[in-house]
Amino acid sequence: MRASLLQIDVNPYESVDSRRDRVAGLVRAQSGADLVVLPELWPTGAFAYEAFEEYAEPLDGPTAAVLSAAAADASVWLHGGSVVERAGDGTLYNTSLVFGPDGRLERTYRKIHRFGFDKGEATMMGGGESVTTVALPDAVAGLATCYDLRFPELFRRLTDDGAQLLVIPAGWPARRREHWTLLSRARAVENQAYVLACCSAGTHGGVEQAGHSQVVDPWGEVLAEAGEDEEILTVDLDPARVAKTRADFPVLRDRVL
Ligand SMILES: O=C(O)CCC(=O)C(=O)O
Repeated sequence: MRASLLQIDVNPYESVDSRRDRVAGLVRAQSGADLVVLPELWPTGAFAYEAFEEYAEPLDGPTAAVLSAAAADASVWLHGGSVVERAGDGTLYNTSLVFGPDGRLERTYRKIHRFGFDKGEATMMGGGESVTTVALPDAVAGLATCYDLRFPELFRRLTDDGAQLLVIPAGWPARRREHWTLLSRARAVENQAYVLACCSAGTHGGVEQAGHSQVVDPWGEVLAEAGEDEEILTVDLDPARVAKTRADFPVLRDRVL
């Protein structure tokens, strides 16, 4: 199973419209992959709070349309990172969109843990309530977004629900880069699962992004790690390694609580 993580530059000198077109082109170029992953809130940037109202969209909005067409053209599963969703009652959510290779929207996930440190997300957005997995042809993927990474109990729930891949789009700040890479590895080791952690690059809303997207295997080995600029990571995964790791070193079996 081949996965491509697109560490997108979210600098504000590029308009949302042109970034959508550019990202769609990058997705189309990944036709050899089985799964393509984008970062959190890549159309605006995760810290561009002032743009959230303007670019909030329904689940069949402009970003979804562009991503659906790109997934179908490339014939890939596409985890489209996340968008600012405007729900029917007007509430905003940080919502991930997963498309199948025919372009159908197969799954959505509303970020459960809202980032409250600088008040932006936690005051502007509602929090999701559903722990969400999606069955891909070769593996079950568990969905989480950015700040969720700090909450191991979510990942244990995803593991209990059968997740073999933990897919984490993010817009993580560079000033806490060590937490991003460390916690990504920790979630892989403690759940004996692949972690696909896809951050954005660049600076927006005054927040430099961590970059350093990475793919970690179920033993905690980093299979690929990006630098700080826009970059594409392409990695071959073997989902059977999840069961093998869990059988060879059965930590999950020995849980007490
Ligand atoms: O937890 C962190 O340090 C960063 C989280 C974050 O930036 C987010 O969830 O948007």
